[in-house]
Amino acid sequence: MKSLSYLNKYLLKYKWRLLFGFLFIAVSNIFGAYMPLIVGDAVDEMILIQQKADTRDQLWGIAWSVFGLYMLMSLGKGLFLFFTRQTVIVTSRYIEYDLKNEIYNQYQKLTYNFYKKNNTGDLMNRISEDVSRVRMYLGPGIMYSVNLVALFVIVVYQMIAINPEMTLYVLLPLPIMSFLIYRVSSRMNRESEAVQRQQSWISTLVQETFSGVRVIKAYSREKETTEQFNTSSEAYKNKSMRLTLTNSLFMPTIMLLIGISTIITIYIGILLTYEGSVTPGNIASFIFYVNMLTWPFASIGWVTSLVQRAAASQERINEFLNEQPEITNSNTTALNVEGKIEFKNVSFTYPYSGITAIRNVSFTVKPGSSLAILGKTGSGKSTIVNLLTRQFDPQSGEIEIDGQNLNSINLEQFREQIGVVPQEVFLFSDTIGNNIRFGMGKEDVPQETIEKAAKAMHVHHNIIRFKEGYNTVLGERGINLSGGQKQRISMARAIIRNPKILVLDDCLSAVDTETEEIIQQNLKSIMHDKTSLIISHRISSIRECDHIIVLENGSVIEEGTHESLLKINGYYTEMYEKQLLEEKSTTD
Ligand SMILES: Nc1ncnc2c1ncn2[C@@H]1O[C@H](COP(=O)(O)OP(=O)(O)OP(=O)(O)O)[C@@H](O)[C@H]1O
Repeated sequence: MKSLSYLNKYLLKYKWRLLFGFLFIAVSNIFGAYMPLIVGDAVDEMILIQQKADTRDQLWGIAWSVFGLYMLMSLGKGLFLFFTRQTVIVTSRYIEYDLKNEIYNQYQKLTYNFYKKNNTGDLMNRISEDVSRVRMYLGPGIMYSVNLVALFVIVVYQMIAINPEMTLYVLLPLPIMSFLIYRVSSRMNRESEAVQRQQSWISTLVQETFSGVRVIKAYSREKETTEQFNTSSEAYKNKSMRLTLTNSLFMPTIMLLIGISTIITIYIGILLTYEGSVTPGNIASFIFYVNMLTWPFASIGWVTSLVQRAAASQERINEFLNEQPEITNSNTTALNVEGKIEFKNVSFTYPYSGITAIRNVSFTVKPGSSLAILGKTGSGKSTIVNLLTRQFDPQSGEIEIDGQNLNSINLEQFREQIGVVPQEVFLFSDTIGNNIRFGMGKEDVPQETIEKAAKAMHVHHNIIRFKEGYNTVLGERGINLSGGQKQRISMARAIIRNPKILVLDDCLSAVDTETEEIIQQNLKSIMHDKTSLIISHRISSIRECDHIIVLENGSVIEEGTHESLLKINGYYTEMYEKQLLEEKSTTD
């Protein structure tokens, strides 16, 4: 329950709206509490009149006055019930909106490690399902609890005024009813969670089947996949059946308990009428009052299990909200990147795998020059990019940008001035134009600028071949691009921002050598006064770089220019010769 105290700041934010809501609850209950009195008084008056001779007109008179008064009270109660929902329930919706935004902002602040630790389903659940459960506490939970208190005070006050003894007997079964409803609703919640879990499992299964449909078909595994789906579906059906059975018990339990309370009221009422301490009209009023109290009492059980669920959900939400981002932007002073990069004895071990990806790596890239990183797969090349973009901080050594430690400069502005093309291309399910425009952030980018970037990356001629050109939608239900086209669009996204430092992480691997050459020529003129860091397996892509480092198992084993490295006659030369041979055999 302690976890829910996190929401107090929001309750305080909307305190006036809530206080008005509570006032409206009280007023609507005052109107409601008069209704049984009107009926009770009318019953007593009718009995009195019936004992006289000419009663017809008088009975009609009472009927009309009951009708008028009852309507008035109903309207008053209804109107204030409307105001209650417009304040309390609306507040819960406002808080739901605020909380979702807070969680989403926190997600944006958290670093790569956090995303590695938690799966996407979990992240989605906490911002959607968990927030919805918390809202049930903030809306219906609070509303029904306040309503119960207000109704109890007002109604019990009226009942005691009529007959304290009868009040005591009539109220006795209500706590038992709350307990029974609590048990039924707890069971309902447990079962509905099991159904939801099974549903998410089916969704994951189906989604994977759709994404991997080509692999499934290629390996002829349709039968197994269908069987797996059928088993999960069967489990879902059984869980749903159990939930339906419990759901069916909910209303009959309430009806039975209301019935029992009404019978007790009539029985006790008749006994007390013999004694002369209550009138038939009082019994009628009590029957109304008992019916008015039963649902709010039943709701105690329902609200209790609802609050328990909300507390568990809020605890999960708090776990993420309390997570401290490992990388923070400590400096907000303006930054103008010149482009000098320096790694000084940098070592880094990935926190979860414990793999030491780079060891004592040192290099310097002067502003406006280019550095290439070459090495076998898993040698630590992408790790250098991860460290340069501050996805992680190294455990030892220093990374400097223009002579300042990377940890101490304005990270946001630094990232704004570099262009990174990651190894794994990611394009959004949006138009091609918007995917390239993404590199410029919120700015309004003219179409010519987008086309210029696409032309430089030699992909414009591919784009205009699509019917919708730059407005072609990619991804789900959109067009799929070839690997090379995706890479070039992703590069256009990086160069459109005119970066001071350009980082290309093996992003031309799916492009043929002829196209690669054209792109390189274009890059040369775009980046002539800027710094570039190029990672590649192909020596043809990097031979013209000002400096080349060769990595093996995270350490620099060779470095120099293309010519000086060939003179060493080591790993670089070996790779070069191998690639020359491969090239020759494909051209022969
Ligand atoms: N996020 C991560 N968490 C844990 N270990 C990682 C992570 N990323 C990489 N590694 C490990 O660090 C080592 C270096 O990986 P890195 O991606 O830097 O290599 P690379 O030289 O870029 O390889 P490739 O050429 O195949 O892209 C590898 O052993 C890899 O398994």
